[in-house]
Amino acid sequence: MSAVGDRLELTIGPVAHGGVCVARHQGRVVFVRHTLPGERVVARLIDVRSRFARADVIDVLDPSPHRVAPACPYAIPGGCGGCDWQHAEAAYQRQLKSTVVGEQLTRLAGLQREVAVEPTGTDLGWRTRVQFAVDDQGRAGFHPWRSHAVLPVERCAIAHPAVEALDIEGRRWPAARAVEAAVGVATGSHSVLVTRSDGRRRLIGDRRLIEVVRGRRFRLRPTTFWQVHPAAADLLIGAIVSGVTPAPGERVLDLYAGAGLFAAFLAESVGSSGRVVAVEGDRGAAADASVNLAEFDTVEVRRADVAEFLAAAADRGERFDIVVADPPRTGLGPPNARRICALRPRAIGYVACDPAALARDLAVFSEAGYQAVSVRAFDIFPQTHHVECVAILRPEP
Ligand SMILES: C[S@@+](CC[C@H](N)C(=O)[O-])C[C@H]1O[C@@H](n2cnc3c(N)ncnc32)[C@H](O)[C@@H]1O
Repeated sequence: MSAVGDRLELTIGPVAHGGVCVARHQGRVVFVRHTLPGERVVARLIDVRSRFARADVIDVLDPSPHRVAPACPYAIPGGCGGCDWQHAEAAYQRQLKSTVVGEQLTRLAGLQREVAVEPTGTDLGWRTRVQFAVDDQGRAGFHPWRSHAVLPVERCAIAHPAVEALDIEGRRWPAARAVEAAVGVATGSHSVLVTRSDGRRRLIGDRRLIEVVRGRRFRLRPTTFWQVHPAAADLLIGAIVSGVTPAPGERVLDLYAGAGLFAAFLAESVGSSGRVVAVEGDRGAAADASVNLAEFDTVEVRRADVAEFLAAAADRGERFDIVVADPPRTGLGPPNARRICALRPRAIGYVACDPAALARDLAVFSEAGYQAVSVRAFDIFPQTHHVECVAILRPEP
């Protein structure tokens, strides 16, 4: 095989997980960025391994009918690494993600499902949290694909207008290595967290962001997790509540609860005779959840590691009617998935930001007697390869 920097003429095959498509060269797989299935391109090798290589397109010889001009001048080969699919029509991006979700479910969970990726209606200007890197001249920017370099930018096409109004890109950030901007769009609250090269942090703006979902206010620290697309919280709550159908009097476990987003709406559904236990590991997020859920005397917020909480709950022989889990990208992992089944819930709602991790966990759930009765997917990270899935599981009869 050729070496890094070499140019190859490639015929592009199917999409793969991670914002790339698959091609073959001299019998080896090449993952190619900035292309689309069916295209013929010239690509430059940027990484050569023993079993595969990576390449970025430098010339499109035969374009896909779904190719469009990117909205952002930095979403080009060698440019910003943030957006993977700006060169594709938005509806086609969702088809690509749908293919990836279906392929992961088949390969890793043995499930044959067609999962349409549902749109949010806002494909640009959506990101309410943006993490900028800072270069040695104090300019804010982003990392190119698979690089630690910093590409300074003047604007970001997927950042929410309220983030752009903070003008992070127009200012200089001397002695900083990262700048994180966050906005609460319904209230105008905003914060800018500057991390200096020596690791110290400085907060500019509001100490608490205020988010509003379905008329309910959530207060959170700038460091607490929150869904980054303004439409995401409402869509995910709808998918979870309609999927697990919480009823008055039921006991619900909300794992990886963050600032208490799902717990609040689950608590509303189970009413004054029900109970919700919200488990969150981050100290600040757990404190935010306690404030956000204070009106419910049926909710208990536990600051704990999920694995430790589940092990202790299994030892105590605890039961929950419903378990909701929204883990980080790595997913639940087999021990946590098995322990959730040991609680013998009648329904599990699993929110996943990586379809591969979801599929691996669904295989474990299946072995333990829980099957996915539905899998939905939402395009809450448009222009990127990321996609959010919600799986609803029930025990085998
Ligand atoms: C994807 S976020 C979900 C938050 C919340 N469900 C929401 O939608 O706003 C995952 C959350 O899990 C927490 N977390 C990560 N690992 C954890 C662990 N091992 N135990 C408990 N919480 C954890 C993080 O702090 C984060 O708040």
